[in-house]
Amino acid sequence: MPEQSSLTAQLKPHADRMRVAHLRDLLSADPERFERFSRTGCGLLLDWSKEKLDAVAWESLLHLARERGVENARDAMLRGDLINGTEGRAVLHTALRGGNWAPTQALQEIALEKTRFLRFADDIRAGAIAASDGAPFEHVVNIGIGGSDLGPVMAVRALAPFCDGPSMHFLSNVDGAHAIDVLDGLDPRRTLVLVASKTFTTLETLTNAQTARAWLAETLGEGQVGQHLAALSTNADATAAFGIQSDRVFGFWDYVGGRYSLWSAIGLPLALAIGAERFEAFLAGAHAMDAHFADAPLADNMPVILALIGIWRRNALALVGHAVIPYEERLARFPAYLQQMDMESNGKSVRMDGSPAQDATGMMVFGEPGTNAQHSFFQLCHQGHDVVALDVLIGRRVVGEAVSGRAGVHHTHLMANALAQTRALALGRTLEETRAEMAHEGIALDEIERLAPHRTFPGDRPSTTIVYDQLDPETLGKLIALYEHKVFVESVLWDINAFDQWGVELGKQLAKQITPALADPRLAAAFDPSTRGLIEALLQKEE
Ligand SMILES: O=P(O)(O)OC[C@H]1O[C@H](O)[C@H](O)[C@@H](O)[C@@H]1O
Repeated sequence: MPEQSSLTAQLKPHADRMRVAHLRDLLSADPERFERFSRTGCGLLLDWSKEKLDAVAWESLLHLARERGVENARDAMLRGDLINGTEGRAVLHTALRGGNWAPTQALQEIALEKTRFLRFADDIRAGAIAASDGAPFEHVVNIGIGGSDLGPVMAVRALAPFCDGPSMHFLSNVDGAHAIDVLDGLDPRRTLVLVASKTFTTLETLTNAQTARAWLAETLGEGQVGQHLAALSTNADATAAFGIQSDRVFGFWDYVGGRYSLWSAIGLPLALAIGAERFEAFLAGAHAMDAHFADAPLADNMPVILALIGIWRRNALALVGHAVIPYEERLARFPAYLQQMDMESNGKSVRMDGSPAQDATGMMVFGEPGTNAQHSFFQLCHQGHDVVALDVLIGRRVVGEAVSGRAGVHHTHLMANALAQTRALALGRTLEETRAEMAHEGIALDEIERLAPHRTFPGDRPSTTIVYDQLDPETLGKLIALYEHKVFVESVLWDINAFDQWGVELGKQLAKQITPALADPRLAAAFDPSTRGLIEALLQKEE
């Protein structure tokens, strides 16, 4: 069978047509554009009317999704086929939040383990499981990195108004300064340490776990340490070898990828912070999005729509930058969480069969909350050489906003700014408009001529806006699941495996080789001159 042409080639006629169309004109030519390019579902509104495409281009994207088997791939994932081919694994994070698509055995083991870790969470919160002196725990330190850190960090921050349990702390970096900064000032007698690692082999986590264990033992004595430790892992042998009692080990399975594991026992920090009931609401939110993803026709299917926008940006417009801007301070760590979810999933260049990918894949995801981002990197978004595509997230309400009776004041500014930015990015301001505005301000003609080019905005810069009601556990679950499935659908269209991460291995291997050379610099002779030079520089005694 002849090979299918690339997405880029198939989209080219539409890309060529759109290249000469300015977003300003697309918006002014079609009063129905918002209705045409927005959908509501699952309590969310998705508006892509400021993406640089037209109805014909959109139809061709939907056609690609149908033709390239997105629906079959989705069903295969949900029912637990071994779609992670390079690791021979199923991909069943959706089963962690319910649903009857998955194999019964998986659903049963998930239910049992969920009962265990949620009971543990509520017992800690209630003081029924107490510290070694019998008093309740006041602090929890979660030690983990990557998927065993980013999700809990993000979610605990996002749901701050719902956090009424022990205070949560997160230790991830192998940099000893992180351990010092997190542990200093905490009382070991009041602190529970969770060691979170899917593999339980991760250097950073094991190093920090040993440090925290020693820190506990110093005050409590060896005999009491066990009561202050618990582990979240798929590797029961390694947690036992580390000395954590089996009733304090909460497991999950190889069909849950690290960056998709917040819904499993890896979510224990969140459950400790918000309690089992709200954690269930968080799972239910994600499940609602799973059900939408499973059932909604492609043209109304929000994760599919978001993925097609991603394909359009990357393969038709050849964009590389993808900024995620939550106009919600509590989603401050959401961009970092998405960074791992998206870039570790789709940062691949070979197809499932090992042949080179036909299309450019993956985008550089970054972001900060608005309005802060407006005062840092938005300059480049508005006038920089390269176009960055934006996802803007905003709620209709802020949970608990009422500082000194000024409810609504802040939020009105927040909403106005979100709308102003995407409008400015799309429409821009022409040289003529700039000149006219400056003249209106009474600026002298020669000044206008000198400054107008600097004050002109090209516009034509795409964005998608996601509106939700308020950031509660259910909504957070929906937003995360929306992006999870978006990333998956893109991977299907690119024919890459979103669920492995071989690209992180080489650096780990080399770190193991370099570690001895930092103790004995003679071993550095084996390395390239640059690495050798840097080893010498790092080991130099202070002048
Ligand atoms: O949970 P762990 O096994 O400790 O893994 C932690 C992280 O490290 C790895 O290098 C992977 O890149 C991540 O996908 C993973 O989430």
